[in-house]
Amino acid sequence: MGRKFFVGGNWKCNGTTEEVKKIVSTLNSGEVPSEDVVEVVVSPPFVFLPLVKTTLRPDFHVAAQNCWVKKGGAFTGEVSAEMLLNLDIHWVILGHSERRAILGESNEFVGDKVAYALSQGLKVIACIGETLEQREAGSTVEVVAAQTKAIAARISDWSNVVLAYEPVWAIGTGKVATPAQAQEVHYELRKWLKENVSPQVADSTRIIYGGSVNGANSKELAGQADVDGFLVGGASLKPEFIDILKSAEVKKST
Ligand SMILES: O=C(CO)COP(=O)(O)O
Repeated sequence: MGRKFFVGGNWKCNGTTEEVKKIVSTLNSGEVPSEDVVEVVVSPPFVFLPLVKTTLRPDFHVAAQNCWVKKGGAFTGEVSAEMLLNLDIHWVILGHSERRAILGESNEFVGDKVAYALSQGLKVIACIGETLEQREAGSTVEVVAAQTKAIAARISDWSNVVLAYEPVWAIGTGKVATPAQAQEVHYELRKWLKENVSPQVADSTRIIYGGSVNGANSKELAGQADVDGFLVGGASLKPEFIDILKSAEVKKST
C-alpha cells in the first residue's frame, strides 16, 4: 500500500521564543525512525515560523496552522499561501475543529481554502471530525463524509493532502478514541474516498488520527490498519512527541 507514516505536531496558540527554542532543541536531539519510515511536520504559530524553519533539523518539515482562502491583499490579520511559500514553508493545517467551531469556518470555506492552498503548491493537512452530540446521535460517518465531500468537490489531485480525523470530543480532553473507534471511522473514510473519488486515492491518501494522542497510547493506535499516523496537540510540546514518532516502527513490522 505504501502510505508513509505521518506525524504532525500542532502547537496551537502556545509558546514564547524561549519555549520554542527549547522544543526545537529537544526535537533536534531526538532519536527517531528515519525519513523513510515517518514523515514529521511541526506546526508552530505564524510568528515563530521563521525561527523554527531556520533552526529545526532538516528532516522535519514545518507547517502553518492556517492560511487565507485566496491571494493576499486587503485582508487584515490574514496570512496568505504565497507568504508561506516565500518563507519556504510547504505545509499548512486547514479546517481544524477549533477554527470551524470558534471562528465559524464552514465545510465550504474549508474546501475553498484547501483548493486554493493546493493550487499554489502547498501540501495540506485537512482536518475533519464530529462533536460528541453528533457521535451520540449516530451521525459520525455522515458528518465526516460531508466535511470530506466539501473538499473533494473542489480538488482533483489528492497527492498533497493528508486527511486528519480528529473527533472533537477527544481533542484536549484526555479522552482518546479507542483504537477500534479510530479504525472504524478511518475505514469508513477510506471507503468513502474509494466510492466517491477513486480506489487509487483511497489507497494512497494518508488518514491520520488526532485527539489526546500521547506516548502511552500511540503504539496501539498505530497498529490499526487504516491509521496512517497522528496529528498531536498537547503532547507535541513535550519530549514525549519523540515517543509518538517511534510508534511508526509498529507500522514497519505489520
Ligand atoms: O487538536 C489536536 C491536534 O490538531 C489534538 O489536540 P490534543 O492532542 O491536545 O488532544
